[in-house]
Amino acid sequence: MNLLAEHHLQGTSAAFYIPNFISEDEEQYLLRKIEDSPKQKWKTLHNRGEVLQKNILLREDLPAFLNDFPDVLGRLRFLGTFDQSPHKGPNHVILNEYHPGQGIMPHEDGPSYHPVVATISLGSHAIFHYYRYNKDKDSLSVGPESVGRSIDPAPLLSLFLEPRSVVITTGELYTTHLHGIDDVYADTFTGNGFLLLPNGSHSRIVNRHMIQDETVVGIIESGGTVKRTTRYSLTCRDVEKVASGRVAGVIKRT
Ligand SMILES: O=C(O)CCC(=O)C(=O)O
Ligand SMILES: [Fe+2]
Repeated sequence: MNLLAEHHLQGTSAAFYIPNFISEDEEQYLLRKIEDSPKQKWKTLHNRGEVLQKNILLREDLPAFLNDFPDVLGRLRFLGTFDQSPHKGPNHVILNEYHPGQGIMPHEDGPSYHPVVATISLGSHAIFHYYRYNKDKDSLSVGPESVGRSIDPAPLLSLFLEPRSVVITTGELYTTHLHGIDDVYADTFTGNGFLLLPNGSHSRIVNRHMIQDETVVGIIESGGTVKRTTRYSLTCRDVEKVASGRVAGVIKRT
């Protein structure tokens, strides 16, 4: 992971943030390809009774636009991100769509993936939170990891994901923590890197010194609001066993 060293997020065991992983031209191209993707492959997910996001599992025959131009998957392999993974590179990509006001509740990605995930943002920023479980007696109980365990509502880490960036999560942030995105229309900052959370508390943006967009840096440091627009994310993983079946089935969330 040497190439990743300069992108390491301080204070984390194993998270990396790379701004401008995708160029602006490449982003425009990918957004066009995504908008052209067959609508019947999209699955709408419901959470808390509301529609939170739509997603599609791009499995097996990964679309050429992820290998040809721009060679997103090759770039991830080159970073060394997936050197320890069974196929030495991602073989599984989920495309998520978030309109303003949509997010994804704190969750774990689970053990069916090698514990490395690379998430590319296109079109809009988002704030990505990592959470931990409360250390209560339940955490000592045997049984499926997340059953009955309460989550500490204060994010352990909060990252500002710029459009065209990639965030890479490995290690215990992957295996024992959760991640999520608040379902808000805009993100409000109160200065000195602090984000105002929906519950009124604050969380500091850990990657604020790595952010490239000067306007955003100004808002994060001095206070203000950044509106969300439609965001697409490409979540790239190595699945140890790819399920057989038809190309590009839809993912089922647990
Ligand atoms: O869209 C994102 O940035 C996160 C998606 C995610 O966590 C997932 O699909 O498991
Ligand atoms: Fe996830």
